[in-house]
Amino acid sequence: MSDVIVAESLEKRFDDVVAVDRIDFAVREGEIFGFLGPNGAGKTTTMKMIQCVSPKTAGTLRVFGMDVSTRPRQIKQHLGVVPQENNLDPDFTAYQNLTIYARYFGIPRKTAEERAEELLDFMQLREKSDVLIDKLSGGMKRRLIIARALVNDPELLILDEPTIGLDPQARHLIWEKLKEIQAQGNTQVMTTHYLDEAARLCDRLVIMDHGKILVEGSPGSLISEYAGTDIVEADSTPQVMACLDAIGASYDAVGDVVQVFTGRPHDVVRALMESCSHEKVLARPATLEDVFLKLTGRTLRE
Ligand SMILES: Nc1ncnc2c1ncn2[C@@H]1O[C@H](COP(=O)(O)OP(=O)(O)OP(=O)(O)O)[C@@H](O)[C@H]1O
Repeated sequence: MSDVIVAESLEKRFDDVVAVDRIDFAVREGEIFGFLGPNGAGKTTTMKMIQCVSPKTAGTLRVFGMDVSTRPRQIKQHLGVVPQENNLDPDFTAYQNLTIYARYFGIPRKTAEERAEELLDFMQLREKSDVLIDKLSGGMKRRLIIARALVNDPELLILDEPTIGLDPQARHLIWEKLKEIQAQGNTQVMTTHYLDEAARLCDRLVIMDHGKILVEGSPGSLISEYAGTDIVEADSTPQVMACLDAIGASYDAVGDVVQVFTGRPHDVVRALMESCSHEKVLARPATLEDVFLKLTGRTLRE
């Protein structure tokens, strides 16, 4: 499988602010690759450099083997972009938003009309074809923006927070569609704050913080490497800590709670229940949030 994007020591500075700090990553053909991290981590800035709309200040960045600095026009022909904000044209219908966008790519009118109809069907927006943008729900607008990004039949789709602010049902429908698009051979790069979205969609991801990449891998491998398979949480009382010390379980204190990262949650829970039965004890699967917490000592939304 070849690499669609390769970044080496990629940097973006805004005067004194180093938004992206010499990062390396490679996105493989056909995968969904995620950038996960808190606000200000540098995710959107990285996406903008890939889209050739924000010049890098150092390092190299190649998309489809082409340098973003010298061949932006050729690269853009292969991209579909789903921006974080809703930038549909409110003066036009759903259908017109697609056909007018197709003009930017020089797609002939008849082909554009056929493509618009196909995409409205695919995104389950057929009955909204003649509706103005203001009359669409948040989920419909996001689906239309994804449809618009597919107008030029791109090999690479770039999605900045594709489901931000949507309810669970609307998010699930978009996840389903993105998986279908991937199954058609498309590569996708996305940023997200949502851990469940990253875990569900991404084949591989990087976790970013302060412009740097902290770790890279599949969601499952990152969780098992950095957070174990399960986590047992209990109140951080002297009895709980004495019990954990007695069974040789290592733990981290997070606020009023201790966390034990373990592959044997039942054994830890049993020991805690036997010696401190009055304490609150909870066992749960480890998540990407735990990986971030383990790496930085902070939660993603602090
Ligand atoms: N045009 C700009 N001028 C100056 N600083 C900027 C500009 N764009 C981004 N930054 C700074 O670069 C850093 C990274 O911002 P970026 O938007 O890439 O983060 P992010 O991870 O995408 O965050 P969010 O999840 O909020 O979109 C931040 O410190 C931000 O303030």
